[in-house]
Amino acid sequence: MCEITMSTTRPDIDVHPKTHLPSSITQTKWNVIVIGGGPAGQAAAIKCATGGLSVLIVESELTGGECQNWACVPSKALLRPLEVAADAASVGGTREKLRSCAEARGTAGNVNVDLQGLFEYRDKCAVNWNDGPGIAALGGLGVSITHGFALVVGKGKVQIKDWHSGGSVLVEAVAVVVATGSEPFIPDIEGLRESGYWTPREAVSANEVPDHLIILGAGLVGTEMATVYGQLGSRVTLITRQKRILPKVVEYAAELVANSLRQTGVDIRVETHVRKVKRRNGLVEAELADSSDLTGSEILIATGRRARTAGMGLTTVKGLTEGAHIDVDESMCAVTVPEGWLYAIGDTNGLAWTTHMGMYQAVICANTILAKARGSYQHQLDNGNDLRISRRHSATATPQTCFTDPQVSWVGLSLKDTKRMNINAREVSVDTGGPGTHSYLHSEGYTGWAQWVIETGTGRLLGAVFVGRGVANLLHASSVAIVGGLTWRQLFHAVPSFPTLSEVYQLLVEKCAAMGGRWFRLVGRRGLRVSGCGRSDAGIAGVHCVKIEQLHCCVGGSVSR
Ligand SMILES: Cc1cc2nc3c(=O)[nH]c(=O)nc-3n(C[C@H](O)[C@H](O)[C@H](O)COP(=O)(O)OP(=O)(O)OC[C@H]3O[C@@H](n4cnc5c(N)ncnc54)[C@H](O)[C@@H]3O)c2cc1C
Ligand SMILES: NC(=O)c1ccc[n+]([C@@H]2O[C@H](COP(=O)([O-])OP(=O)(O)OC[C@H]3O[C@@H](n4cnc5c(N)ncnc54)[C@H](O)[C@@H]3O)[C@@H](O)[C@H]2O)c1
Repeated sequence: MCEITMSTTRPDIDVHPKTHLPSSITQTKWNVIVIGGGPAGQAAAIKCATGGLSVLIVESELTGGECQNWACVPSKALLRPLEVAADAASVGGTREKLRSCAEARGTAGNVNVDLQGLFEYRDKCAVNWNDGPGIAALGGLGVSITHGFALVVGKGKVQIKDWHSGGSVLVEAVAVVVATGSEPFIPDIEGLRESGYWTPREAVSANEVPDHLIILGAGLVGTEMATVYGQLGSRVTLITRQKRILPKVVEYAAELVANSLRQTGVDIRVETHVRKVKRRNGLVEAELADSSDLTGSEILIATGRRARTAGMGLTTVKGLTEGAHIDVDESMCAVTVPEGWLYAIGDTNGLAWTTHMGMYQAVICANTILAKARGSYQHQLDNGNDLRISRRHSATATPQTCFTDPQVSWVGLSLKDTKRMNINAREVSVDTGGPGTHSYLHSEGYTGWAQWVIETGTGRLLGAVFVGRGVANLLHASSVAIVGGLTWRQLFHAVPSFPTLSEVYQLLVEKCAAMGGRWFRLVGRRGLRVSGCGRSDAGIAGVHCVKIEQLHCCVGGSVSR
């Protein structure tokens, strides 16, 4: 059975509700069984059910999955009020008001939120860990659900174990979708298990702020939680084996986040790890690889995740391995399982590890199941014109946001990716907090940076990174441009409204124009050479000197390598 590492800090949360138990299932044969009721599982189930198929979700814990109960939703419910407070503290009027409130309360430091109010808001966003309303909504869409632990016991056969009675029920379906998500990867550290530790579950659901929180791992979980607890007044020590925090994002973006974390007092230790842990008098004593010692109130393990497939009988299916992710094809069908009846979506297939990509895969999976049920799958594949049954068209446009302060949002390819893929590309970067920008109207002292990766020759946008407060909502325009195959010249005509953070797009287009001469031999219409687009005219003097007429020439001009 899968190991449940549940919080001792929230004994009030019941992870195994006593509703919708397997014994209440009246039907044994289904069109589709979805194992896991997280965002990916639910999206697939809803699409199949609204398409006319009978669908059963088997959910081992709380419907809504990790995302709704222990990850995205509660973590963002903690981060968003902190972001609002930080914005309020950096514009006139609200800044003074916050300061006088803090003085009246007698509280010092950066903490501009009411702790109890914050935790209550987080609990409300997590629906107080009550999945009843979610189950009712699924029922309204024609999806049946049962609470139990699913084991795959043969082709189309699923055994559901009841956590409470220990009994089990066998159900069958034409298609089985594994959407069991992921669980934290816990490194083998001497004394860790005996000492006890926080996983992301405890970090996002805690009702207390530890005096000193040690965080092991500086990826997305580690940096987001360092942001939360650092801003709530904990002393935070953030430890990573790597040379820098956030190794998945470009170096300069990670540096901006690291600088900001340090400003809130976070102690970042790089190129080290914890060798030994002991709990004494309630405190955590950690010995680091460089032989230094730390004493903290809690230790959060944020060292990555792995597919949650252990203990669910996968070895009974030829081609699958327990505890490993399930490899899938472009339609989300398990590649090693013959006869195309088993699918894997979301974190379970190891492709993307985000909610939005899991839900996107879910729709592709459901479209495939529906097309097979209607007998149109082969026709759609052969025609190649129904792209909804394949993920290949988005493979190079995966977006993600790390909700630190500043936020980092990225989509598509980095320059490193393009080198690996033998694509000729260049980076274009702009400072979005400097003079000539209007980000001061968003907040005083705004710090921000943006980068595009552009294909040399065609000028097509391949990748984008935005750093700064509020950039999460800027990203999608770049995703649209990448998926649509747009060039920076075409984006010249996408005029951002004034004064908004979207003006960063204009800065990027201007910078592309300024750098154009270095990348391309620009030839105007009817073979006339376009002047004034090269670095000599604009680049050295700064991007803002590029004249609009020259930009028009660039946009209208054709390019030869
Ligand atoms: C702290 C944190 C913050 C995050 N923030 C974000 C964010 O802001 N944005 C974002 O896009 N992503 C975020 N993620 C990632 C996101 O949570 C996952 O990518 C997402 O939850 C995956 O969805 P899923 O449906 O594949 O799996 P899950 O949400 O994990 O759901 C899987 C479900 O399957 C159930 N299950 C497992 N095994 C069985 C079984 N044998 N039988 C029956 N049921 C079973 C589980 O109980 C669970 O309910 C975050 C992750 C963490 C840890
Ligand atoms: N906003 C979001 O979209 C969001 C937020 C949180 C998590 N997530 C998802 O959840 C997944 C898991 O996040 P995560 O932060 O746990 O994993 P991660 O892979 O992003 O980062 C883990 C980090 O821990 C480091 N590490 C590993 N072992 C270590 C050790 N023994 N000592 C010190 N450092 C060690 C790794 O080098 C890595 O940098 C991510 O892939 C992400 O997609 C998404």
